Amino acid sequence: MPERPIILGIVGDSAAGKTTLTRGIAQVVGKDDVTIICTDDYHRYDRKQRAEIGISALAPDCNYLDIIEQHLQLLRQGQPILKPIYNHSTGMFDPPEYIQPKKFVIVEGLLGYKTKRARDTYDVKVYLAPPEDLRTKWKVGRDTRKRGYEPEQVLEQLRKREPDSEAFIRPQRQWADVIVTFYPPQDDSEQSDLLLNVKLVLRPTIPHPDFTHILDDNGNDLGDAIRLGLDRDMSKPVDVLEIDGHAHESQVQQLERILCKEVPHLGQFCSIEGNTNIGKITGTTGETLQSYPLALTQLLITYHMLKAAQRTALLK
Ligand SMILES: Nc1ncnc2c1ncn2[C@@H]1O[C@H](COP(=O)(O)OP(=O)(O)OP(=O)(O)O)[C@@H](O)[C@H]1O
Ligand SMILES: O=C(CO)[C@H](O)[C@H](O)COP(=O)(O)O
Repeated sequence: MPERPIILGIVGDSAAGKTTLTRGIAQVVGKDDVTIICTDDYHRYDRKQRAEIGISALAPDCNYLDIIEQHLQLLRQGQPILKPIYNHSTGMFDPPEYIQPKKFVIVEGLLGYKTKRARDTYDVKVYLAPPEDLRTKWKVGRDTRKRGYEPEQVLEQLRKREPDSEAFIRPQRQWADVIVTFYPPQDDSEQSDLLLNVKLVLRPTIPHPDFTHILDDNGNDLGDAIRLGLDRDMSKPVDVLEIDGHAHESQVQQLERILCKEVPHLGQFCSIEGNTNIGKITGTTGETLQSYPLALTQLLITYHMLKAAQRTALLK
């Protein structure tokens, strides 16, 4: 393993699924090896002050982006930081905490790719882009369940924040190596919100696994639940891998084998090895199920973290 930590960025709008994905990846890699930083902790103002000033948490001026940059650089060098803590229950700041980075650092938040100095510190950059109606559903569900808001308050907040989402959050998509979009299937069944499909946009900014093995000799996909294609994203050429929620175990295992071929260490985390924790999702009524799209997304990102660790070790 390299001497310096590997830094993964996960950026997206509020309730885009950053914490869910971050925790899933930490579970795959092993919590003892992962430090998680949420950049909400770097808000410049508490909730009352933001309301008084009339600024949203999405505005760059509402966050200490310079301290985020400084802390990212320290973490990348393996140095400790004294991190502020924003408390989502009180809307105020708790005493700061001392953080010593572990082998992998996951930095998740709203504005992680806003400045070049910050962008340059990540080994892997992920952007989460669910359709806006799904994000609204997720935000209303999460903020009413866990953050003490009424549904109308959440909807009003989303409406007020939209100009900042457009100006500051969504443009950061352009800096990502991987763009993750979970989306409901067309069938509109009751299960459709849980059995989501995923679209993974793979930019050629980092070397991705060779997924062409899932194509047959004529270049067709094997089965209809997993699809690989070429496209353009923000006018740049990209590969696109789509995995449906109803993909079969054997198709998923085929993808897992592709990932493990290059990084055998990943094998222990795969569903082929009977890992039932990967891709676990808790539904709105508390039921749990295993989502193959989420599992493969977690594995692909872990693949990139392990590859980055290999490259960094070689450079030593
Ligand atoms: N892949 C997913 N599949 C199903 N539901 C999801 C998924 N990702 C997120 N959710 C739902 O959306 C809610 C919000 O997700 P999460 O807390 O991860 O977002 P976030 O981007 O970290 O938000 P914030 O920046 O506001 O803290 C979760 O509580 C969960 O109900
Ligand atoms: O978009 C958010 C990221 O989670 C929060 O809304 C932001 O952190 C502001 O917090 P609060 O809702 O407690 O005022």
